[in-house]
This record gives sequence, structure tokens and C-alpha cells, in this order.
Amino acid sequence: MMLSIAQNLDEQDILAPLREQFYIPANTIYLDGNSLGPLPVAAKERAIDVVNQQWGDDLITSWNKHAWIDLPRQCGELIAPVIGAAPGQVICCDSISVNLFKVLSGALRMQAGRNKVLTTADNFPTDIYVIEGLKQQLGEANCELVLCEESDIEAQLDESIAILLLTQVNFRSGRLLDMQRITELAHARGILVVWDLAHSAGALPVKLDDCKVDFAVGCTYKYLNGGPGAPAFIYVAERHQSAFQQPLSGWMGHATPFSFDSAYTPVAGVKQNLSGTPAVIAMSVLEAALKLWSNVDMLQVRQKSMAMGEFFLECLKACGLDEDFTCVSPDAATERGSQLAFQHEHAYAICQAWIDAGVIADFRAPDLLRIGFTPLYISFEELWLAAEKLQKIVSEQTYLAPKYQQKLAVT
Ligand SMILES: Cc1ncc(COP(=O)(O)O)c(C=O)c1O
Ligand SMILES: Nc1c(O)cccc1C(=O)C[C@H](N)C(=O)O
Repeated sequence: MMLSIAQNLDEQDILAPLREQFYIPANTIYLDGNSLGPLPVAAKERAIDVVNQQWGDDLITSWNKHAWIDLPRQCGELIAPVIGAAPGQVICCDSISVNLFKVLSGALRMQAGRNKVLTTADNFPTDIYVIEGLKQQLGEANCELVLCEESDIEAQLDESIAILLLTQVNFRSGRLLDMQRITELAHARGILVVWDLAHSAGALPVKLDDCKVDFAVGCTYKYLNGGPGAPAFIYVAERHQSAFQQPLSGWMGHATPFSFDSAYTPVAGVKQNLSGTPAVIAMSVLEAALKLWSNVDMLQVRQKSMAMGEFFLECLKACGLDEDFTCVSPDAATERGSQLAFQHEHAYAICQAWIDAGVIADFRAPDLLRIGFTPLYISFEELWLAAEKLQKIVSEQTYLAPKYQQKLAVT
């Protein structure tokens, strides 16, 4: 019954043909594209070309011949439409952590007389650590960390806050925050808003320009399938670009890097956020992966992602697992990103046993089983098969085997 429903949904799936553009290993159901996207066919071809021909044969001439120097801008422009940004506002560089440091420092300088950076206590830790680091650097008089619960964000917005830093989709629960409403409320109190799009870029339609967001950061190794450690990105709204100044002033953000001028003059626009030499191989691979998105309608992605979440919950019910696994994600699909998280006392071991059975999901301490729905390459039939395998693991208590208790370095 569930199998035929799944097959029916797959037949109607407009996005299904996109799966061919990815390498998904045989006998693997990949429910972890929310942490690391799989390898796009075009990205593999580009990796071979950039190493063999561009680096191997063309050597240093490739900076011009293959436009290596333009990769950060070019990747930024490919990311822009996926996150609702007009051209000239997104640049690709560094990691989210480093980009947060740049954006938060620059934004704090624009908020004379205010020193508080408000974020949520259960934000992804790096976001909090970067604020802590800035506090150490600048002193508490210039940077104070304020933590609040997600449910309390709006109540905390007052004229003493300089910057509000939020992750649009919570990495544990998958809760989706209302970007439009929160940004508007913050602006009414003179607060600048920075959004971390780690779990939303490529997962759902993001509308940075429409929501009048000030700054954003995000990664490309999750839903954007740029590869492990792929470079991150920064968005600086055009209206802030002349006043904004980031602290990691390096030669790639200089107006004329090849004049080798000893005086730093930042280049106009978002490009100023570049510091050092781009990771050319990683960025070339990323560029190939990003080109896929020009043929993708984000509304269709969102529709399928929500349908998948709902269908998986139905699968759990059909397998009699809904009581064993407590869903900690919001009930309404419209209030979630593209993932579900379930609490279970044996979540870690179950996740390991599931991986052994060919279903890759992930575990988040202390007791969450996290499942990502990535509409470009996952089918409804796979979701049903994954649920069946989970049922077998639970009913046979396979997860109690000692090998599934051993903690790996990266979970
Ligand atoms: C919300 C969020 N922000 C930041 C990061 C870390 O980004 P990076 O490793 O690029 O600094 C992650 C995950 O890795 C994340 O989920
Ligand atoms: N960036 C990661 C890494 O380098 C190793 C392992 C996992 C990650 C992740 O992306 C974690 C992810 N942000 C999360 O939501 O848990």
C-alpha cells in the first residue's frame, strides 16, 4: 500500500529526472544531503578538468585563460538567484565561521552606540563562538553576546540591540523562522539583521532582497552540493555596501590587487569581502555544481520537500514507529526546513545500524536522529524503503550490537 503510494508520487514528480545529474552509490538511500550533498556528475567532470588541464597543462596562465580570478564573483552570482538576491550582492569565499566574523565586525562598526549581538542559545555553536571571539577581541564595551530562546526572539528586540544573528532553519529541530516578519520587527528598532542560511540555501525559497535583509552567510556543501569543505558565501545588501567595511582586509579585496600598492583601498561592492587567494579547485567544482540550479524552480523544490517530510511521517506511522521516535520538529510542514529530527534514547546506535543497512542519515547529540529531504535526487520510494529498514532494525533490536555503540570521531 505505502509502496504503491510512493511509486505514484514518484511518477508525478517533476524533479525526478534531476537525479541523473548526481552520483548516488548503488544500494544507498541518502538522507543526509542536508549535511553533505552528493557528487554532481558535472562537478566530477570539472574536478578532472581543473586538475588535469587547467592546473596540469595550462599552469599559471589559467588565472586568465580559465578565469580563476573571477570564480568568487561568478559563484556568488550563481548562488544569488537561489537565495533571492539581485546581482552584485553575493561573493563566495572562506567558511561560514570566517564570513560571520567579517560580517559581524563590519556590521557592529555601523551601529555606533550599540554593542549587543543577539542570537539564539540553540543556534549552531560556531555562530555563538564567533560572537564570543569578537567580544574577546573588541572588549565587552564594544561587543556583548545576548542569548535567547527561539520562542523569545521577538520579545528581545529593543533599541539596545545592535545586531540580530539568526539561523533561518534550526540545525537540530529544522524549525523555520519567519525571515520577513523578524527582519521587519528588528529594523523597526534600528537593529541590523544577519541570517545564517546554512540549512536554507537550496532547501527552500529564500527571499533576501524582498525581506530587506541586511547581511547573510551560508555554506555550499549541503543542499548546494559543492563538495566537502566547499567555500561559503556572504551577502551584503547593496544599500550597505559603501558603509560596510570588513576587518580581514586582504589583497584580493583590494581595488587593484595587481598594482601591489602598500596602501589598502577596498574594492567597491561585495567583493571587498575577499581576503586571500580563493581555493581554486574547490571553487571550480562548486561552480559546476551551482550551474545545476539554473534549471530548478525553488517552489517545486519546496513542494516536494514538504511532501517528502509528510510522507516520511506517514511511513513511520504505517511501520508502527511513530511512538518509538518522538518528532522534535514542528508539526506543520510550512514551519520546517527540509529535515525532520526524532528523539530516541538509542538514536546513535540506530543511526549506525541504519547506515549499515544502506540508509545514511545522521545523529546529533545527545539523542537525535536527523533526516534530510533533498528533492533533487531522493524518491518517495526510497523514503518508504528507508522506513521499512528502520522498522526491521527496531523490531530485531539490531542496534544493540556492540559495534553500533562505538562513537566515531565525526558523527
Ligand atoms: C547553521 C550553521 N552555521 C554554520 C555552520 C558551520 O559552517 P562552517 O564550517 O562553514 O564555518 C554550520 C554547519 O557546519 C551550520 O549548520
Ligand atoms: N561542516 C561539517 C563538517 O565539516 C563535518 C561534519 C559535519 C558538518 C556539518 O555541516 C554539520 C552541520 N552543519 C549540522 O547541521 O550538523
